Amino acid sequence: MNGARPKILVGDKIVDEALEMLRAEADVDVRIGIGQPELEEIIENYDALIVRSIPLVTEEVIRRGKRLKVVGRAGNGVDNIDVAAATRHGVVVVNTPDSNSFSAGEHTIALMLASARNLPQAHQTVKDGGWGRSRFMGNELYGKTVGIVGLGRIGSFVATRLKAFNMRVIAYDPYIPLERFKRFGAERMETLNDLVRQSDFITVHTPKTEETIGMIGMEQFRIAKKGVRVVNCARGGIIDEEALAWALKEGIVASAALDVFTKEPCTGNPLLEFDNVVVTPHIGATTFEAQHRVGTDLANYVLSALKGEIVPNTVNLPCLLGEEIDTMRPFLELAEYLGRLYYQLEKVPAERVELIYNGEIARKETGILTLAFLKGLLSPVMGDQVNLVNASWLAENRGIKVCERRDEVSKTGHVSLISVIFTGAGRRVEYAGTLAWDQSPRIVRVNGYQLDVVPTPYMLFVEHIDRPGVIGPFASALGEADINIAMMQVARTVKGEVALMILSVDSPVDESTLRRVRQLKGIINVKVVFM
Ligand SMILES: NC(=O)C1=CN([C@@H]2O[C@H](COP(=O)(O)OP(=O)(O)OC[C@H]3O[C@@H](n4cnc5c(N)ncnc54)[C@H](O)[C@@H]3O)[C@@H](O)[C@H]2O)C=CC1
Ligand SMILES: O=C(O)CCC(=O)C(=O)O
Repeated sequence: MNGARPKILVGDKIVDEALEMLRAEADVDVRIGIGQPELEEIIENYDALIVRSIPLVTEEVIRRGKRLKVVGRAGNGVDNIDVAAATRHGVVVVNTPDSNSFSAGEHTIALMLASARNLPQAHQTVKDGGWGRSRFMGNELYGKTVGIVGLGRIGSFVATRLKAFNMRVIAYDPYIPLERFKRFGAERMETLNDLVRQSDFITVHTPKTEETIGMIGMEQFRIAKKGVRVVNCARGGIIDEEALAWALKEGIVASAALDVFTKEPCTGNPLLEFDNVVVTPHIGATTFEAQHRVGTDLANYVLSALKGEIVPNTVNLPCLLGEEIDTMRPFLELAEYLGRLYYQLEKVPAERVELIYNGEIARKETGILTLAFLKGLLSPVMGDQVNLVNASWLAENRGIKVCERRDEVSKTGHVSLISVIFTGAGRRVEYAGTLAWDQSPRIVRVNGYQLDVVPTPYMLFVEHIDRPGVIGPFASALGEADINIAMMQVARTVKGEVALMILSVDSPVDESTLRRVRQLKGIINVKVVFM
C-alpha cells in the first residue's frame, strides 16, 4: 500500500463492525445502493470496492478503476462481478462463501415449508380478518422425495436437515465424488432428468453459470411429477422463469418459492401474479449472524489483499486454506525468485516453461506457486502491472506455454525442490531452488552449476574462465568502487573451463564499474540481477 492509506468504496450495506475494521486502516466511503453511472464515474479514486449482489462490477468499472486492486463480495455468488475482466486487469476478487451458507440453507427450508403449507397466504388471510382454513390445504415433507441440484455447501446443509424430516434425499451434481453424496445421505442421480422424474420437491443450489442457466426448464417441467414444488434460493434464472410460469398455469407445479430472480428487484415479474408463488426479496443471507460473519470476514480479506497478501477465498486464484497460506509463503518467495532470474540472465524469449515440483511440495497446491513464478518471470519486463492474479493470463498472451509436473519422490535428497526448464529459440535453460532448514529460499542450480545461494536484492552472475588470478582482480575492482561483497560463491562443471561466480553486493553496481569489471582478463560476462 506504499505507506498511504488506501481508499475503499463500500457499495452496499455491511455491518458497522466491519466498517470500523476497514476504517482503522483505510479511508472508507459508504454509498449504499450506488447506481452504475456514479460507480463508473468515481471508481478511479478507490483501491478497493466492496459489493453485495448489486451493483454490477462490469469490465467498464474495472477498466475505469485505474488504482483498483481488490473487489470484495460480501457474500458468495460473484455473478454480478466480471471476474475474467478483473483477472485480466490484475484485480483480486475475494468473497465469503462460507459465511452465509447456514442462513441460505435455513431460508431454503423456510421457503419449502412456507410454500408447502401456504404460510404467507394463510398469514395474510388472518391479518385481513379472515379464516377459511380449507383453502390452505398443504403437503407434508415427511416421506416425500426432495431433489437437490448442486450438493455444495448449501445443498449439503439442506440435505442433512431434510433427512431429519424423514425425506428421501436424491441429488444431482456431476462435479463431486460419490463419497460426498454418501456423507450427506443423498442418493446420487446420474442425470438431472432422473432427479426431476422422482422428486416431489426440487431445490436448486448451483452457482449461475452458462450450464446452469435455465437448467430447470420446459424439458424438465414436462417430465416432472404433477404437483411438484420447486424452490430457488440460489440464483434467479437457474429455474427458467417463463417455463415455471407455464408449468404453474398447467398445474404441473403446485407451488414455487423464490428468493432470487432473473432481474432484481423483481417488480413486474409475471410470477408475482400467481397465488401459489411465495417470494422473498433475496434475503437468504439476511440474518444478523450471517451478515456479521460476512462483513467481518470480508473486511479482513480486503485489508490483507490490499497489502498484497494471499487470502483465503480469492475467487481468481487457486484456493488455499488459512494454514496452507503460512506453509506456502516461503515457497511462493522461492518460486518468484526463480522466475525473476530468467529475463535478467537471458535475452531469449521463453516459449515454453516447465515447472517440476519434487518431494513434499508436490503434495501441495502448486498452482499458486506457478503463478508466483510467472509473476517473477514477467515482472522484470512488465513492471508492477503483473501480479498473481493476471500473471497466467499475461504469460499466455505473450505466447508462453506453461506446464507443471509433480513427483513426490525426491530425486536429489532435498525435502522439496522446484526446478524450472525454459526453452526458447533453440536454447534450454534450467534453474532449481529449495528451502533451507530455516525455510529461507536457496537457489541450488543454475544450468549445470550446483550452488547454494541466498537470493538478495543486488546480485551479480559472472561467468569466467576457471583459472587462478581471475576472481581476485574482480573483487578488488568492486572494492575500489566502494561496493561491499556480502556473499560470494563459485561453481564449475569441468575444471579449467568456464565457472560461474555469484555475488551478493550491498549496493547497486554503477555502469562505469560494470564496464570495468567486464573488461577484466578471464571474465566472460557479468549480469546484474535484482531480486
Ligand atoms: N439467496 C441467497 O441469499 C444466497 C444464495 N447463494 C447462492 O447459492 C448457490 C449455492 O452456493 P454454495 O452452496 O455456497 O455453492 P458451492 O460452490 O458450495 O456449491 C455449488 C455446487 O453446485 C455444483 N454444480 C455446479 N454446476 C452444476 C451443474 N451444472 N449441475 C449440478 N451441479 C452443479 C457444484 O459442483 C457444487 O457442488 C450459489 O448460487 C450462491 O450464489 C449463496 C448464499 C446466499
Ligand atoms: O446478502 C446478499 O448480498 C446476497 C447473498 C447472496 O446471494 C450470496 O452470498 O450469494
